[in-house]
Amino acid sequence: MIRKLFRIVDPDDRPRFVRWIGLIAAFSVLQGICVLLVVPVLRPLLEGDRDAAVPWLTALAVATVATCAVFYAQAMHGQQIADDLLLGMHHRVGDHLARLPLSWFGTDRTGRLTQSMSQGTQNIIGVPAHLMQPVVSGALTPAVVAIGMFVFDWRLGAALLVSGLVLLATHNWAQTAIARSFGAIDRAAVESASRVVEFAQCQPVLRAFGRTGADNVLLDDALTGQRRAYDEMNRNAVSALMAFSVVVQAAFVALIAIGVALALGGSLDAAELIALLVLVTRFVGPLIEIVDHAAALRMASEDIDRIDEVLAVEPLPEGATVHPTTSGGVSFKNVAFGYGDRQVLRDVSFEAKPGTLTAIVGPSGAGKTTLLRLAARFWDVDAGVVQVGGTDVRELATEALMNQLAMVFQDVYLFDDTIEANIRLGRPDASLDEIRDAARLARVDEIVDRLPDGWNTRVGEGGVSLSGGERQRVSIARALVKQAPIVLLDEATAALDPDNEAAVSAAMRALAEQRTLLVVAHRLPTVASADQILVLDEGRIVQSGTHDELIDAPGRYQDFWRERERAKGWRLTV
Ligand SMILES: Nc1ncnc2c1ncn2[C@@H]1O[C@H](COP(=O)(O)OP(=O)(O)OP(=O)(O)O)[C@@H](O)[C@H]1O
Repeated sequence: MIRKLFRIVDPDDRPRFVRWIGLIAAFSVLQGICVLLVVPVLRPLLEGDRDAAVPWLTALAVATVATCAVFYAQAMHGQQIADDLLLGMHHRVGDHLARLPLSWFGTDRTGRLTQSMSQGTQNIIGVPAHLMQPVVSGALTPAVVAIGMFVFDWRLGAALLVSGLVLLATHNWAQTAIARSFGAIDRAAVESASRVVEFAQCQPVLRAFGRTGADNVLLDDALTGQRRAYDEMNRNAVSALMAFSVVVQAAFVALIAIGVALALGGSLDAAELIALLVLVTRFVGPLIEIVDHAAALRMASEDIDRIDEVLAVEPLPEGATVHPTTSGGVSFKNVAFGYGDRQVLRDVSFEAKPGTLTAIVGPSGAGKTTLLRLAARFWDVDAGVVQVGGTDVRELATEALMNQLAMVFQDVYLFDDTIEANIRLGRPDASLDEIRDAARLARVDEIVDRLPDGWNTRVGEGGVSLSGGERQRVSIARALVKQAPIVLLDEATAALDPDNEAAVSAAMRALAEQRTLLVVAHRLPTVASADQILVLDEGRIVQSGTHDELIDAPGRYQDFWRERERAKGWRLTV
């Protein structure tokens, strides 16, 4: 456990960690010495020789003061380590998550992560804060007492040593019995956390279909499973701990019996017998404390393993190129990509020249959104090359790549903050004028005029107080304010009302000025105005060209266009 904890402590904090362990060891030894000093103190006192007891009493007083001082120092160190550890773990895991491929995230992982970063981190910081000391002292202090006892009476020393070993063996057995349930508890806790996250995220869907909390079978099953796992552990724990308590009491009685037998036989004097009684009580107490804390220690140890697992996931390798060769172009060369074994893109090649609009169309599931994600290096391709600004995205440093790109995705997420703050996310150092300009171009100012507190209105978690079209306009304003040369845009599939439709068109026109746009297009005006249309089907580009070139040729594009026109009841002349 000490080794595991040492590994996750910030390297700068390690000298303090080593000092802290040293202080705990010193405290445990001093505590054992205080207990042992009772023998030489009592012996002269019981014989009526007060003067002979004075040096030993002084030694006991000094040892007691030193014990208290060391205890205080180790407690302060432990608390400081716990505080830094909490902050450090959140930072390290947060930084690491930001570099992981998105394929790593899923409901199961999100639930596990939620569990690890909330309850898990609390369990871990409990170790330096209050668990480590009683556990280390629980083993070390009795060992010091047993060894020290050899100095006074080897028979009692041997008896203490044997009892200590028997108790330790029983303790290990009890822990193994309890630990058997830990795997089940862990799995059940992760399942529950995942289901709670899913339940919260899917509220709109659940409510739309009238499935409120009372009849959520998956969540109910997960919670019931968790309760069963805890019941099972409690059953195991009660039997194991009872067995251990019986052995502790038996050892206690046996030690007293040995002492009394030796005293009755005349080979142990009264002082030693009384001292033995004190020692046995002080010997057994810390051992019982170990058991009290060992289960919590074990849980913390498994929580550290889980955080280690997250930190061990390989992040996408970071590129070294800080400046792309050129600015504003995107090209795919023979790109193949799949999610796991499932091939999604095959032999995709195209070039989007700087300042042009490329519309990507095709049936649902053709791989359109995936193509945009690869341009932003959410994943690395399986074969071929994706270039942004003339440089392979794998060679670009993340910051350099992100400086080239702005993204407007369908599932626009707005933070529960003001519209201004949400737009500012595009470029934190943007001036107020720049934000207002971007808002005007994306026609977000019209939304703001309607809101009760204008620019100061908070938009609710995820932007719930805005419509889909409005959220996309805020997101376009974000992209405008970022002033990146390339914009990746996944148009909302939901039909927009005429007002929003006109506003989004205006926002797109503003965006298209002097920028390279790669758009997964659903709206016919976007497709018709594109410099290049890529028709994607089952992961391949089956047609490409302008609207005029493609519309008269029989094929996927013509079908797509006619279908859309029929669906919208539109007739568009371009
Ligand atoms: N994170 C993911 N993990 C596994 N499979 C995925 C993931 N994202 C998408 N897919 C699968 O990859 C295929 C292509 O998905 P993609 O979202 O790129 O298609 P699309 O053409 O944009 O579809 P739509 O128009 O419906 O949004 C689909 O079959 C989809 O189920």
